Amino acid sequence: MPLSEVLDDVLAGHRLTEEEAVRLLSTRDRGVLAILAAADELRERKVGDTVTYVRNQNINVTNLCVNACGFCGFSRKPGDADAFFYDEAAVREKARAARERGVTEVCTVSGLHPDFDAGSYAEIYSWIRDEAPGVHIHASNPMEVAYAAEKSGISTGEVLGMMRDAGLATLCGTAAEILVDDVRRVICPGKCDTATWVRIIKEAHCLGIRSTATIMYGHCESEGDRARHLSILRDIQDETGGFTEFVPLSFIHKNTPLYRAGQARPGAAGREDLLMFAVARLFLDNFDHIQASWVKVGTKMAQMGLLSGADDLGGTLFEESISREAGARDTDYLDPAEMQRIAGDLGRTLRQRTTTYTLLPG
Ligand SMILES: C[S@@+](CC[C@H](N)C(=O)[O-])C[C@H]1O[C@@H](n2cnc3c(N)ncnc32)[C@H](O)[C@@H]1O
Ligand SMILES: Nc1c(NC[C@H](O)[C@H](O)[C@H](O)CO)[nH]c(=O)[nH]c1=O
Ligand SMILES: N[C@@H](Cc1ccc(O)cc1)C(=O)O
Ligand code: SF4
Repeated sequence: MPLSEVLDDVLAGHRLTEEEAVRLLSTRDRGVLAILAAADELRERKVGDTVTYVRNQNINVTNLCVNACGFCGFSRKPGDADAFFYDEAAVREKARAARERGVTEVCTVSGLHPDFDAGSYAEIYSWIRDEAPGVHIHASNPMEVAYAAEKSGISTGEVLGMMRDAGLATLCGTAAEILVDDVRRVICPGKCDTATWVRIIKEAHCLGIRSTATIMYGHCESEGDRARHLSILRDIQDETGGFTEFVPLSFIHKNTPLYRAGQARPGAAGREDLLMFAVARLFLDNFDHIQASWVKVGTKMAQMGLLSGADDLGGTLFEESISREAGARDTDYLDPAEMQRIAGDLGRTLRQRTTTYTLLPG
């Protein structure tokens, strides 16, 4: 079938198959531009011309980690000179700073600290809730939940309940990476497998804890792996409706063991970044929001993402460090005035949102 027919079909409401997604993701000629245009049209029909962002701050409590994922430039081992761990006073101080900055969301994920258990995560959330009451705590992910459950000898459902009681409002959809076990064995052999990730995300959604959905791409996965991953996310969303948005995380390669060992490509090409936004918009027909994360692709590509199916720029990200440690530049904080320039240049309107996409006045 010619590409134009596939795109006409999808615009007419036909659900793309996984094979069709592979074909779209593999396009290299000017067909790419037709795919981006179709995704842009669908974005306009579905969510209009508003571009959103969230005012948020990260509190990454420690980079000490029992794992050593090949794609990660952030984690450290005990004794490393630049290992860090924020104690209660430091976490409280950062939460106060977040409040003073007027954020609506604190995002906290960390290394899997050797001494953490379920209670450690609950304590951290309660400190943040104390110091920044009313600020939405967007934290952890299925890997941290699995780790906490294992360390405390309790079920992942119980961990989620404890986290929620301590202040967790939504779960991060990270640790998804690529939801194909053959790829996970190469890039993150110590992480939970695909089935466990899916089980914990569904558990969270069933408890009323919504989450983001992510993919980390541009290392050693194939187009088929990316399409499989999108298909798993679409199936979960059909079942639970619990995903708030899809956030493609383009692999930052420079300071990572995987790249240095020659086992990963030097990140995605620009074509692949834009096709990821576009194919996500076309394939994930049950998601409203697709995020162009400026910290992963840079502000110029993020703007092009907004012309390729994306409708959200992500967070202001005070105190970003995970991408910086992997080798990205200018990762700490993007001023909404700059986001306004990016959106305004496309004739679109920038609006501040909450974590769950309620638009705020102004
Ligand atoms: C650094 S981890 C922290 C939480 C927890 N330790 C874990 O691994 O789930 C958070 C997420 O950041 C993303 N990430 C880490 N390193 C990255 C890199 N070099 N490029 C792009 N994304 C990365 C991955 O998707 C990862 O799941
Ligand atoms: N915290 C990081 C994020 N978060 C994604 C958004 O900023 C936001 O938390 C989400 O949309 C929920 O509202 N993305 C990154 O690329 N890097 C981070 O450190
Ligand atoms: N805030 C992200 C989590 C995240 C954390 C660190 C990153 O480098 C990227 C993403 C989410 O909503 O799921
Ligand atoms: S990605 Fe998470 S689990 Fe893996 S090494 Fe980095 S901090 Fe640890």
